[in-house]
Amino acid sequence: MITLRNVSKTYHLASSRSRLPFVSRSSTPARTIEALKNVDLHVPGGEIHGVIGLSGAGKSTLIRCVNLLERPTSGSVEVDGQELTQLTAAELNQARHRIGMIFQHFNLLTTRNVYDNVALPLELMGMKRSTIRERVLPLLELTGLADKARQYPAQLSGGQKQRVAIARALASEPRVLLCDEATSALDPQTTGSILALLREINHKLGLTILLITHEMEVVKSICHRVSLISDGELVEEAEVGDFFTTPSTRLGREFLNDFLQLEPPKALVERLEEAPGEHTHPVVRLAFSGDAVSTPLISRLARECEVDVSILQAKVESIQERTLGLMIAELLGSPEQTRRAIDYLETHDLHVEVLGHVQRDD
Ligand SMILES: Nc1ncnc2c1ncn2[C@@H]1O[C@H](COP(=O)(O)OP(=O)(O)OP(=O)(O)O)[C@@H](O)[C@H]1O
Repeated sequence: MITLRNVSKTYHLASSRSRLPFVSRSSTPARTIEALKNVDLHVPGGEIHGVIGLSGAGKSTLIRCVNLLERPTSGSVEVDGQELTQLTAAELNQARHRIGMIFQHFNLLTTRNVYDNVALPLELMGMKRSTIRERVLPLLELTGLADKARQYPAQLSGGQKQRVAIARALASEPRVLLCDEATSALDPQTTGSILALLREINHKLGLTILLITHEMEVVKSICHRVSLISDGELVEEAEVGDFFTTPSTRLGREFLNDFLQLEPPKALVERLEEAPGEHTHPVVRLAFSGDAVSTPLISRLARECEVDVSILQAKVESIQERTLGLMIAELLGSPEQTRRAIDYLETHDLHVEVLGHVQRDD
């Protein structure tokens, strides 16, 4: 449904000279910012795809390139089978009816009531009043705003305003909905209700959703797949359950650890050595899902490999339909025993990451 091929976006900042008297005539040199670098992304129809990254990573630029609010410097943008970069202005305008968008700060017209805000795109398309009514009323029902039709944005809560924005985005019956940090201005409970609405829309209307966020909670709650963006590049893409168990990049692991708050104790981190020594034992991070969560693996491990396991942190998380277990533990035993223990865990479908080695106290 959405395919970006080799998309790059470079901003050119002109040099600036100080105009103030007595200030030296030094100037800021012209600069270029590579906000996106050769981005390839494919989002199939019906998928909810999240793009997560730190501030300044390029998320907004990326999502704005999908409907050409930002025109890529190079590369191609295909939405619903149409290559957007090749369209005339009039054709692009038509194509944008199939791409709805919602924003962090809702962007409602304050002088129009709820009904008229939702009706606006249809008025701009030149539709008859009766057809507009037939479209708008079911959308107000769908978004839970049927009793708010005559109210103005100033009379609504943040969550209600975002519902109006969603209804307005759906008015032109788009195939794709772009969500630009749509829940970042909302409290956790309202965020939950807006995410539930997006999930419902995805399910009921088969709408493809591309969202950008800096919150793992959003990805966890509704995304099927996730891409991680760093410094303008997509560095990792995975199914959400896999991303939460076994992120493949350091940045992915940092996002996950921040979210789970699953770090070894600070005092231990200070003692961690990268390479094993003669009198060290490994500290491991274990991630497991499916049957492994309910299997008494740790006690079996202790029995079969003759190691002691000191659990430093542990957590069980539900990621949509999957249950994930995560643990940080020290494996206590001889080098041979701890090596066998790691092999044992890996053969039982646990993802094992050795975080480092600490000196044995004994
Ligand atoms: N119109 C612009 N002109 C110049 N530079 C820009 C412009 N828009 C974005 N940038 C730069 O491009 C880079 C990516 O910005 P972008 O807004 O896409 O990041 P982001 O991940 O959405 O950040 P945030 O989460 O803080 O909104 C940043 O270095 C930013 O300063």
